[in-house]
Amino acid sequence: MKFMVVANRESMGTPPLRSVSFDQEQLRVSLQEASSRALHYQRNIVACLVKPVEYFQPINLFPCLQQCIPGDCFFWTQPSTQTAFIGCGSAAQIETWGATRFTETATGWQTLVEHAVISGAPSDTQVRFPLFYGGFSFDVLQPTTPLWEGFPHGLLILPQMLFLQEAGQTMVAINILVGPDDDIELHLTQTQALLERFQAALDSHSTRKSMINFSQCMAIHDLRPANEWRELVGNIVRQIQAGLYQKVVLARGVQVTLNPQIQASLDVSQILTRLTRSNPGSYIFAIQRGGRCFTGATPECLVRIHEGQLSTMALAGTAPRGTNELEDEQIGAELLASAKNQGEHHSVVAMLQETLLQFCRQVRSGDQRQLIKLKNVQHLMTPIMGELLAGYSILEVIAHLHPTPAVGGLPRQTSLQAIREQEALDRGWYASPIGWIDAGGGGEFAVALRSGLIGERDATLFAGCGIVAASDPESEYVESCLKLKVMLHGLGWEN
Ligand SMILES: C=C(O[C@H]1C=CC=C(C(=O)O)[C@@H]1O)C(=O)O
Repeated sequence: MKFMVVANRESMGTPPLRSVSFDQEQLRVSLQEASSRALHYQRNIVACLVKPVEYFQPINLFPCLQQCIPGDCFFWTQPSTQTAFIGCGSAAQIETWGATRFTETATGWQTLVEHAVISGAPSDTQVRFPLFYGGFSFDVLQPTTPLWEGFPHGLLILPQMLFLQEAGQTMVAINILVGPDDDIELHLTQTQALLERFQAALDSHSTRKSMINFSQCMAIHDLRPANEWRELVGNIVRQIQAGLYQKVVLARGVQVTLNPQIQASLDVSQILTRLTRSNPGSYIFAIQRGGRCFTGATPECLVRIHEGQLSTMALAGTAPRGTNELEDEQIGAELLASAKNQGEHHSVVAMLQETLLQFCRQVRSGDQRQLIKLKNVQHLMTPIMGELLAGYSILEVIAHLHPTPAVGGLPRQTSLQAIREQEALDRGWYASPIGWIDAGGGGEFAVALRSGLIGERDATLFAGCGIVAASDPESEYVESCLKLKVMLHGLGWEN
């Protein structure tokens, strides 16, 4: 996959974002137009006002939005491409449950973008407003537990305020949902109040908060004892050898709790800062739903659609990083040559290629012998791309791709059944699509790996491994520990 390199604007001396204001008259005109469309169609209409803004550091902006609308924020960056979407509040949200979640989400999204009143968007911008963000759960047939309260099977949010960095442009969008009988002056006052709250947050924000090292004050325990998890891997290996399935991705969870004598609580902004520093090639994401925030640093793109071009990646097959360059290269070469890992990887490549044929012209794969090198692990990676056929949005593609054999297994249904019956873990949104979609149906969703659900004083972290006939339970356990390190480090654990 090709990444665009954009010069770092801060290092070029561009002044950072200090204030955001919208022209009241322009806002009133947009609201009036939305109101007359709402009357005409007898339904709610989105008014979206866009404005270019000064360069901002995503990580500095997020705490301001958290302060502005607590409990309802989103953060998404891919530092290597200088892409960022940071938003707060919900002008509208599409919450779905059950097997029809993707189609219902697509219908809700389509209805909201239809007849929307857009003003102020730069003519050369590559995204189409309004923009939504959200995610989906791993498995609609898995019973949900209180842990994932606030995270439905499908959720797409039209934020009240969204800052974005894309293709070298920095913008802010304000979204307002206008009903047929709404009072325009009330919308104006509320929008003004939101902007004032944001300005106050921006003025009081300090970038000099010191990072807390939590290593000595965190208790970490396995949700399922390590021995039991290794036994489970052994059982699955035997079931695979007996021909029940080809591959099953098994996950484990750990609970991290701050010791009672510690006064401080977990701070998502600090977690995101650490994740961004340590995982510049990954997608760093957070979605705050009330008191809990689902956060992570995932290397895996599920799908990106940009100007009709679709790209995805097969990511499966893992080895540790070496302690020096030579050892690292040797481990990488062994990974590339490993029949076990190649088998695990090829099942993902084949499934992605086959699925994309339904949506794309000219499905092509890049070099199959690529390694992605991350902080603690290296993976086999194959980029896959195609030209999206007309009439499809990213939501239809996700509906068919998720779960890929990199997070579910093969065959899909029997491996999912094995996970449901044997894993004994509420995966919630772990290993599921998370990302954004624009009004044209383009956007980007990642697979929410290397992630965890962060509360005020505790966190539940997740990691999984692809199990095949040749898997060794101890090696898989060690691999899962390396994957968990991403979030443990994000939490401030420095061991
Ligand atoms: C399921 C996870 O990783 C997947 C992605 C890359 C490599 C994987 C592996 O080698 O097992 C997994 O398929 C996880 O990180 O929780």
